[in-house]
Amino acid sequence: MESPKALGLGSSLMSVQELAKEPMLAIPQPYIRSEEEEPSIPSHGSHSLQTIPVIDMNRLLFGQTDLELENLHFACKEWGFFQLVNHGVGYSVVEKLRNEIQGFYKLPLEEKMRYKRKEGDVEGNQRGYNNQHPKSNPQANKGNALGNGKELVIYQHNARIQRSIPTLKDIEKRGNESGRIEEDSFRTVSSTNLVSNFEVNPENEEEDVEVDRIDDEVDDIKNKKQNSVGDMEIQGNENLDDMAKINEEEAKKIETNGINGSHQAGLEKEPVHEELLAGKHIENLDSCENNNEESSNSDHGLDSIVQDSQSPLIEDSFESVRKNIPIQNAESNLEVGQDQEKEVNEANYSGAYESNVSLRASQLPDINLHIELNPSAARRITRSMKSPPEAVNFGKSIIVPSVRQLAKQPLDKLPPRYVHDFVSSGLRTSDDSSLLSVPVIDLQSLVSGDRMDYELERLYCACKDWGFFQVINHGVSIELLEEFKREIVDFFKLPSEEKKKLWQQPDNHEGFGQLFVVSEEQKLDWSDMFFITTLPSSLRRTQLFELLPPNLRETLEAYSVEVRKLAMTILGQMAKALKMDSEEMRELFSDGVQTMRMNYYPPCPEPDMAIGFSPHSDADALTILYQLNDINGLQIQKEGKWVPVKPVQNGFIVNIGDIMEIVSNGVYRSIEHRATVNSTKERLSIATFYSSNLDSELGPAHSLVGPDNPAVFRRMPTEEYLKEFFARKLNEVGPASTLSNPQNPPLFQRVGMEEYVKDFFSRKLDGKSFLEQMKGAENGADNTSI
Ligand SMILES: O=C(O)CCC(=O)C(=O)O
Ligand SMILES: [Fe+2]
Repeated sequence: MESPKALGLGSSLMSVQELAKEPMLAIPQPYIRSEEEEPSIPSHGSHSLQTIPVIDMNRLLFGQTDLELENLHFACKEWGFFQLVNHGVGYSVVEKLRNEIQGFYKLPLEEKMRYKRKEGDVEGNQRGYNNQHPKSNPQANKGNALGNGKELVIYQHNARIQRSIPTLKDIEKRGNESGRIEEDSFRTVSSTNLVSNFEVNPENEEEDVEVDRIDDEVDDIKNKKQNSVGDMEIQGNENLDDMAKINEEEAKKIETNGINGSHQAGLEKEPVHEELLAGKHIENLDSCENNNEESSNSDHGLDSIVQDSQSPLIEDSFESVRKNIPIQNAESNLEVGQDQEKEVNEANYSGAYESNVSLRASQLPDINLHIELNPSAARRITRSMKSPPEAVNFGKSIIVPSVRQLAKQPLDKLPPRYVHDFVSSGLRTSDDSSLLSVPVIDLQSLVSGDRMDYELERLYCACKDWGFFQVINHGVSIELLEEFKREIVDFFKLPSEEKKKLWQQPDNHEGFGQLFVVSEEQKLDWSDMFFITTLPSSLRRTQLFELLPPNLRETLEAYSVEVRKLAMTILGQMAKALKMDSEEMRELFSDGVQTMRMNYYPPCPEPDMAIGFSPHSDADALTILYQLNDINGLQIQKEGKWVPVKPVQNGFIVNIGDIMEIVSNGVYRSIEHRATVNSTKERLSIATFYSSNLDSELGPAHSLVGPDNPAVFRRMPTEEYLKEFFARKLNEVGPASTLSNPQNPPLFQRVGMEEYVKDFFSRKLDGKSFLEQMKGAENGADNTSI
């Protein structure tokens, strides 16, 4: 094989493009990475159902702002990556740029050599990236060796990016209006850098001066204790260094089709070689903000930039965004670079949301948008997302044998531990209950179209009168559901040896087994289940996750994300129906705890004497149940009867849990339900439980109580409450007298979320007894009267 030198490239600069043209049996040594260099991020194989969240800028700005903001928050926190659609960056601009760059790479070698970096200019085997800090390479990033035509393209591209900056500022504004995001939370950092192998003119003294000036500015800003950009000063040197580090890292890692674009606020229209430089960021941020202020007549502070724009190409798509017209090209953008490898650049999201979030528009593979949070916003958000460093142990359950294994044996009679006393437990099924059926809510009609009000009213009634409904047109992909179904069916079929590894541990109830088993004498349910905490990811028991079959783990994660999204949408609609402040609802659930319980009910020799799942109400706010096969089993309490729920195809069964009954101040009902078993058929279901944030205060929504509301509920700081909580025996009902308000007794106490969940799991399942205990019973109303 010819050496790079033989290819006429010199030792300091190897054209991989040329190298790859040569026949070779092995990769040349310099390109082989040592084991230590290998990324530590585990790969889950080629098959993946997980998709990076997609944020719709159009929705964010004009449509379902709250919902999309929520998605944005989630994407930043849980993924550190997301894709942006309807972003307003014109497809034609990017397409043209892409063509130009591709053309540039196709130039004959001799012509490319004109742009070759001179030996010694760059240390090591850097391949001509321009992102180096000028301190380490003052010669870099100066000038532009491209012809005029190319300059024009870059210029347009750059201007295009500038124009999306106020749009991002607008996101911040919207977030700020709703109290979600602090002003100046986002700093958009933009620059368009060619990362091609072209050289600049080192003789150009003026350019040197410019670089030095920028360099001095950085030093200046670093030294300043007070600077003009408010929160930025808190970040100080650390931030500037970080930014430089991140950009350097990025330059090394991201090798796209020739462009590495980052995004900086207010970037002046300098062509091509804008340095990714912290000082410049700050300077330009100011100018962007000024621009926004000046254009007070503009909807989004865009006009000044629009006027500056000299490119008609820019106008089309952006106007679409401004006028809330979907961009025609947005879909076709999806095709561009879709199969480009996404490189998870840890530098970009180390401390994601704490310091730096990278938004990669994968549809536009050449553009990275970097959004930075200012430090105070980052701290606030980090605080609000603060979760314990380790998974919280919500509880334990006495370990019991597998019912599936038991059911495999030839059994004429039910083993005594599974025989329930139906008379005293009230488990007997009522005769005629099939005339009633659970309402079906069409989510699509609920969120758009002209039936929204009607559907909202139906939702309200379903939550209030039934506490249960089924949801169709929910937006969760049927393929995902099918895949998940297959994997869960296989999961319960795993050999016992494999299952043992995933069985509950004496100190924790996650895994295979049963929940709520608190004594050896207690009757058991005729079912196996697998219980797992899925969100927030900081609460996961990683050792359990790692033991899951890889395909299942991936699908589970994808499903978890989808169901969370669905839960947030439903919660938002519930808030609307309740006339509750939707922001309060969002605050309460933004970082909600999600757990899943996969239920397996084997055929039972004496189904009338057993129960698959004892009557209970769910402790969470919202349960989303996916029934895997068409066997009836779920029954709910309605008007003194057990009403069977027949699942609609591809729908979810949703029910109100105790938390939502509390939050809604008793308006929405957490209904007792149970699962019966079948003599010949197995039944499977997956319940996903969504609860409020672990560090939230649990109690009736503030926005639902007030002077005009006769049933006023008092407020209680968690800490104060917890003192009272621990000062009494668990089974005692009601808050201490000092905490009750004789005029307006609260129905429910406020309690720390973590304690609530732990307490829930520490007892035997017994209908709604736990919710009863949450009532402020001192002067409290009877739950049945709600
Ligand atoms: O399997 C079912 O239908 C009911 C499951 C259930 O109620 C639960 O997991 O909380
Ligand atoms: Fe349940």
